[in-house]
Amino acid sequence: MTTISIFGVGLIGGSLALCFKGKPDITVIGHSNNPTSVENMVKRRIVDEGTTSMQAAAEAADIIFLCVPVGALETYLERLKQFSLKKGCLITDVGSTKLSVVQCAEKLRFKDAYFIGGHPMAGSERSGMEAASSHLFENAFYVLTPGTDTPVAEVERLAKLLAYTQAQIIRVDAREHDDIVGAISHLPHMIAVALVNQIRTYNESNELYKNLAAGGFRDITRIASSDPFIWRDILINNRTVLLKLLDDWDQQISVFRELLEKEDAEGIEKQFEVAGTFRKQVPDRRKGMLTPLYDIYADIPDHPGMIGQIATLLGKHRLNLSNLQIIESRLDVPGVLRLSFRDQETADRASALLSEQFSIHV
Ligand SMILES: NC(=O)c1ccc[n+]([C@@H]2O[C@H](COP(=O)([O-])OP(=O)(O)OC[C@H]3O[C@@H](n4cnc5c(N)ncnc54)[C@H](O)[C@@H]3O)[C@@H](O)[C@H]2O)c1
Ligand SMILES: O=C(O)C(=O)C[C@]1(C(=O)O)C=C[C@@H](O)C=C1
Repeated sequence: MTTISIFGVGLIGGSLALCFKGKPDITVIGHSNNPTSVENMVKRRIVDEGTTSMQAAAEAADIIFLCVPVGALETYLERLKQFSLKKGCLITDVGSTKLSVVQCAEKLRFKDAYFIGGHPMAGSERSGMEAASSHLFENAFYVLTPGTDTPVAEVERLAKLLAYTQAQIIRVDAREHDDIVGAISHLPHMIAVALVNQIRTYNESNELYKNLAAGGFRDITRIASSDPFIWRDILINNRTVLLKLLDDWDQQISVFRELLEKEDAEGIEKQFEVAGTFRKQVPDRRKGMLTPLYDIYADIPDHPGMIGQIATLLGKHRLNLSNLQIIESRLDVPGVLRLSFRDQETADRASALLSEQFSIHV
């Protein structure tokens, strides 16, 4: 029997618990200092057992997941060091930054226990155990940052357990992780928040800003709704990297400023072209799909019954639709429909059929 103890049963801790719970020979224990949270995690069947005793959860565990905010990770490691952990206990975390926690674990020198840094590259702007889902990590990368002296067998033991998340495990150096994740996750969160706050101040004198905000604004700002406490810790922890990234950001924005000042139409086109080409190469790792999907985008007139007609037509031609999403739909403006198929051939046939039958631009 493997006992997994999870400290911090929120969005990420709760999602991991749901991935492991009910699997053969696994018991999941959830810890919180708050008795009501312990009651809730058991009542919601996120964990098998819950406790407010950090020592009880730690000493019962074969594997420990620290799923608390980045700013609390070092304190949790220091407390674990004071307990009599099981021999061979594996400790890992899910923090969005890796260097500081890895260095802290190295300094603590656990006896008969191993620490391997971890970071699932999946999440949400929501937080708390209510937002947890067993599908959260499907298809995502799950970064592990073992130290040079971590036994390979321990990394494999953790990777084997993480197979239940259906994520793809990747090993990355902790410093490199913080550089890269700073750029692709932490910087975008700061930009989203700054942008929303800029518009918020305009909106104070004219509510039309908020009311006219549509797909573009929503797409780039979803993550501005992320948890303030979680993000305060991440940004402060990775501040050295982020300050350098902000210098580069200033430079990118000043390129636009210059293009506008010079009315350089070609230069602006070029910016969109190169960005679009790179953006297309970024893999779409939507959760809940185990094989890649092939998408087509259709401009559809926004009138009742159109989606039904499209689905019926595809069905009649035995073109199996795997997913369907309305990207934007407003009165008098064409909606964009994303249709996803299991293979390129089906996507191409659907595309040809829709253009032919409905004169839809695909
Ligand atoms: N949210 C994401 O998208 C995401 C993705 C990957 C990794 N992470 C990382 O996962 C960890 C948990 O984030 P989350 O999104 O699950 O947050 P969350 O707020 O949903 O969960 C955090 C949990 O930690 C508990 N906690 C324990 N000690 C705490 C303390 N000292 N201060 C505050 N809360 C404490 C909270 O009660 C809560 O249950 C963070 O380290 C975060 O960087 C988050
Ligand atoms: O999808 C989101 O809402 C996220 O914020 C997920 C996201 C990200 O920036 O991609 C956020 C923090 C994590 O540490 C990893 C993933």
